[in-house]
Amino acid sequence: MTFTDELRKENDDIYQLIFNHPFVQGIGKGELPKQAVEHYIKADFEFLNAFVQVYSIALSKSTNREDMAYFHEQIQFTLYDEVQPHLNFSDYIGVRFEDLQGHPLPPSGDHYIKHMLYHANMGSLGETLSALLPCPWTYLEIGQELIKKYQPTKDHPFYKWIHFYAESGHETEQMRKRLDAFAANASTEEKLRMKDAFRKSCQLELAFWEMSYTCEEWPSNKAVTQ
Ligand SMILES: Cc1ncc(C[n+]2csc(CCO)c2C)c(N)n1
Repeated sequence: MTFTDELRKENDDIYQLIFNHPFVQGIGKGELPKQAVEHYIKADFEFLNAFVQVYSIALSKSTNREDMAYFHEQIQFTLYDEVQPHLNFSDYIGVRFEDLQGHPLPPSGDHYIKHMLYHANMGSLGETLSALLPCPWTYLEIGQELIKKYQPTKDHPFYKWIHFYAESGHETEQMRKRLDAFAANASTEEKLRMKDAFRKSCQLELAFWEMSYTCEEWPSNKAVTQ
């Protein structure tokens, strides 16, 4: 069993909680509260900006051209290709994508990006990839699970979103290959840090869906004073 096979197995409990989350199931059913979708897009736009910054830190730590080219390619994917699923969601709620940008991240999203930035700044490249891997991997499996369960046709409101991620296997494969190579040379202590970073990212993926579904906000006295 490879290191990333082990990670997947040890975190299956969280993967199942993600697949069964009402937001994720709502994507499959083609029915979601518009406010929740709006909350998600606003947060995810900012989340992807942070993701690009983390990739840039990883790129700056790369010591060979193959890794540099890989991180460069992933930055392009995140900046340009991942706009497609966001446009699918913004069409659904009838709001221009440009109007959903520049909003501060709610607590769970903020926690998630700071977790990734922590590992990128304080840890090895292997540790950084461990914190990043649940992003493409959980989304790939969400897409695949939703196709299996709902078999969406072209008239499904989230057909593009589901197919985009179900067909993003290349991103996960590439990242797994790199992480397995780093793990092969890592000490026991480093591997424990990698496992901790991976599990927390799985948990924060789940928290991100919950944050969107409940329209989570920072605590304030706004509701009392209005
Ligand atoms: C909260 C959240 N988690 C994961 C993704 C999916 N995702 C983020 S970056 C990336 C590309 C990896 O190279 C993928 C597939 C998302 N959009 N939002």
